[in-house]
Amino acid sequence: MNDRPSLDDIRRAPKVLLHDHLDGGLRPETIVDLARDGGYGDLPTTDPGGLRTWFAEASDSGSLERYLETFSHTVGVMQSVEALTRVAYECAEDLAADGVVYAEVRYAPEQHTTTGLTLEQVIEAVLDGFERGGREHGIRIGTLVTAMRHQARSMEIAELAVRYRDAGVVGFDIAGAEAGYPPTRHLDAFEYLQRENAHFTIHAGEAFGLPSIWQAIQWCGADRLGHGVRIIDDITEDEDGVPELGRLAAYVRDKRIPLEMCPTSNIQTGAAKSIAEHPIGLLRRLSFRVTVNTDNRLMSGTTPSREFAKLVEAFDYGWDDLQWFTVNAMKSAFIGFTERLELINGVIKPGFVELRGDRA
Ligand SMILES: O=c1[nH]cnc2c1ncn2[C@H]1C[C@H](O)[C@@H](CO)O1
Ligand SMILES: [Zn+2]
Repeated sequence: MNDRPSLDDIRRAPKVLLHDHLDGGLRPETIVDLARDGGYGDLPTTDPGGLRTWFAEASDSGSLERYLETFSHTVGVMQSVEALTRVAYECAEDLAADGVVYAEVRYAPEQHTTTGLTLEQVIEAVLDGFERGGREHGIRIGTLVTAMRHQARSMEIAELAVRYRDAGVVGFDIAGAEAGYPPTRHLDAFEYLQRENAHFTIHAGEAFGLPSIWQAIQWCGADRLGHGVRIIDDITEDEDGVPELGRLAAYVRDKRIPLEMCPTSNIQTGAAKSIAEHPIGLLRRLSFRVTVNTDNRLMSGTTPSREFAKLVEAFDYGWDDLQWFTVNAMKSAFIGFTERLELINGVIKPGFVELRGDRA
């Protein structure tokens, strides 16, 4: 009875999101409002519909560097406590409306201080929005604080991740252009976090290949990989077409290191050619700890449900697959074991049972 889940069905399924950027998920209407209120005059258009199209098209360049340039406009309007709280609140509302029950949402506090906010004010404003949005719309959101890999503030941001760990910050990340900025550039921050028993993920294996993944895991001790798609470069086929894992790929699979895959984003930045050719198909067949994510809902014109729907179409996935991805994500979250288990057994599994019952 594994009939093909439709987009509507998928929206009703309980979902878990581990890789979503706060500054990549604004509503176009909100960008226009905030630009007007904050005196930001550089938007390419002030028509919300036109802005939605502009972001989708400008992000479709095939280059991560060009993709990242579009963030100047979202970051540009997120420079006050009110703006940050509103964006975080709406993020919670939008994810809950799409059926997400648990999300980890990330952003780089250091990018939101251009008009004088302190890093603490930025973090507290976002936590405030997530807390209220989460409470009112029935979704649990954990924050990941990101340091930009081309900057030199990772230690400072890592210290804040630890300071705010009991207030809703559940982990740390580095993001930004990957080529030329290896993870080991921030080794001191990662070593500090490990000593503090804190969690972190690293964007690796997106615009740069295996050396980046290897450093992220074996030098820096990443708990998860942001994207990690290029792990495919360490998998070959023998003469009978049977996949053979190199040592790094085998390590990632054996240690159950979660891969935060973001199919649509990968096509826009050139990390994958198409959904049908996306490495997620093979990695799922080989039972890597794969999870499905949005990266930037605005830039990619996507939602968690749409990412799943595209995979259903490309790989003929059924409910078993969608539940498997979802449980994988929940197991890989940075909140404590008991809470993860409660969400798996109390929310995710019953939610899928109910959906399948409705369709039987
Ligand atoms: O997919 C990505 N790779 C690397 N960096 C990214 C990606 N998506 C967003 N970012 C950057 C741009 C944002 O301003 C920053 C913090 O969310 O993270
Ligand atoms: Zn990302």
